Amino acid sequence: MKLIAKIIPIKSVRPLAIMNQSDAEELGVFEGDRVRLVAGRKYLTATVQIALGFIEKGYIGICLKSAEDLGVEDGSEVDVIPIPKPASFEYIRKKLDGHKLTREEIYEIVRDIVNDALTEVELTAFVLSSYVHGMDLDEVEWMTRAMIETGETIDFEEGIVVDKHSIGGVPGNKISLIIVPTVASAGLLIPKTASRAITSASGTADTMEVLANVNLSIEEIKEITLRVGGVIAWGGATNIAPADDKIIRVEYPLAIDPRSQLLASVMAKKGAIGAEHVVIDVPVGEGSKVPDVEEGKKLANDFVELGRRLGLNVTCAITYGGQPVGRAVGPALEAWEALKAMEERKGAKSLMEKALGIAGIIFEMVGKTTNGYEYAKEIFESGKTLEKFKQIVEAQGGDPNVRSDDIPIGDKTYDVISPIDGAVAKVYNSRIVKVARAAGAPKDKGAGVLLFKKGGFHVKKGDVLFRIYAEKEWKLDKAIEVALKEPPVVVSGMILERYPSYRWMR
Ligand SMILES: O=P(O)(O)OC[C@H]1O[C@H](OP(=O)(O)O)[C@H](O)[C@@H]1O
Ligand SMILES: Nc1ccnc(=O)[nH]1
Repeated sequence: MKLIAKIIPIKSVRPLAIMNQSDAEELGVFEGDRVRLVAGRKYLTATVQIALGFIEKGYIGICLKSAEDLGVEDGSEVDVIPIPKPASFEYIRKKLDGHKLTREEIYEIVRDIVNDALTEVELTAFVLSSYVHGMDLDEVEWMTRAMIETGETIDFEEGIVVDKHSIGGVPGNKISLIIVPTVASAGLLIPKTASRAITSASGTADTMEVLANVNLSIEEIKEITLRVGGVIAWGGATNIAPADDKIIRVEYPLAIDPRSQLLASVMAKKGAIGAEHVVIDVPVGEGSKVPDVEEGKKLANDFVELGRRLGLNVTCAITYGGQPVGRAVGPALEAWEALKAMEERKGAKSLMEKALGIAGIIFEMVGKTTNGYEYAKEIFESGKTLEKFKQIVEAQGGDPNVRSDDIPIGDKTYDVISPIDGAVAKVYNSRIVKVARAAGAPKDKGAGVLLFKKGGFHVKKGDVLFRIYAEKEWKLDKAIEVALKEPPVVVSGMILERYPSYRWMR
């Protein structure tokens, strides 16, 4: 059916075909069905939406991006052809029923993800099917290879290429901002790609974006890495493993990260940039992605085995993830904490120990030293980490002279204080994230939470436990409501509870 294009100024991740009810009926398609839009030799797959009123019979509404992709303008003719569900739909159903997929089936699914041939519902079903049924290591390997092969890759002809990645799940994990320059200043190449927040209040890409541009092309990643030693780029802006960001987009609103997708997501990015030695940070503990060290070892084993199959030398650092790393949670606050530590050459113990410990593992893997932690600490304390970080920020289009105290933080704040004398019995990861997200993170860069007291700290009645930052008053109010309903930091005295709770009367 030939229809006249009407360009609609809306943003949609997936192409839409907005049709008049009677045209849709004539074509035999319903809301959510697929159609192929053809203009000359160009075509794309779009999802049908039925317009009530504003698209007249004979017209078809398409988004600006689709118009560009098809090379059409307002008033151009577009051929609309109904198409059946792709074969990968059946494979998703197979996984939903709990069966193992074949290599070809997984490749087909990944190709369709990359080509936007799956609807939002189908892609979500795929993510949920792996969440519920999991995948074995063969399937994960095929998934990873398919993700690498459907995108672009980098080949560094010279130098030792290393990388680090965290599986995420622990708030305040700004360690990459310290690890990358520390490693790069020792002469290694570290072209780090990061994702944005998946389950947290700030992913490394969100944090780095406070200080520099993270939307780098694959050519820029290569050029900057060869010139200054490292980058911190957002994987989603490149064509590196393009299926990854499309999958993350459906994981984010659900705040889930199925283990098989996590393995493939991380390892596809590492494989595509040609890393030889990789450290994977696996935070474990209550409220993180992995509950305990035992489970952490199982996941670590999968990472190492997957690395072996793909030709990457992988070491996992199973790290303490029971409470936030450092004190700051949220993009600008985390960038501030990392930069401040580099400026002062010291920082929160958890942050320093973790960042330098992981940099140290990389140094030991490549045979630079047998005491990696000390080697990393020397670099950090000599000021070379900061110097290199500034070079990286400048190379990524940021201001190399930015000082931590210049970073804009949300000016709407609220202090949560301790109601009693006692000690911090618990800091809940998930509750901290909920508060920071309610305050606007990661979208509002200046929103987040700054902890003043962490687990085990002694506190006096009236001490500030944490401060909430927001850019907008209404988001601050929402965050306060969340924080009061489910307190992220719990202080207790020596008597935890009284049971039975009645009191004896004389
Ligand atoms: O905590 P959540 O949001 O689930 O995980 C996502 C974060 O974990 C990884 O960390 P890194 O890039 O290795 O520092 C990702 O790239 C991203 O920054
Ligand atoms: N699923 C993921 C977890 C952490 N980092 C990623 O890049 N992807």
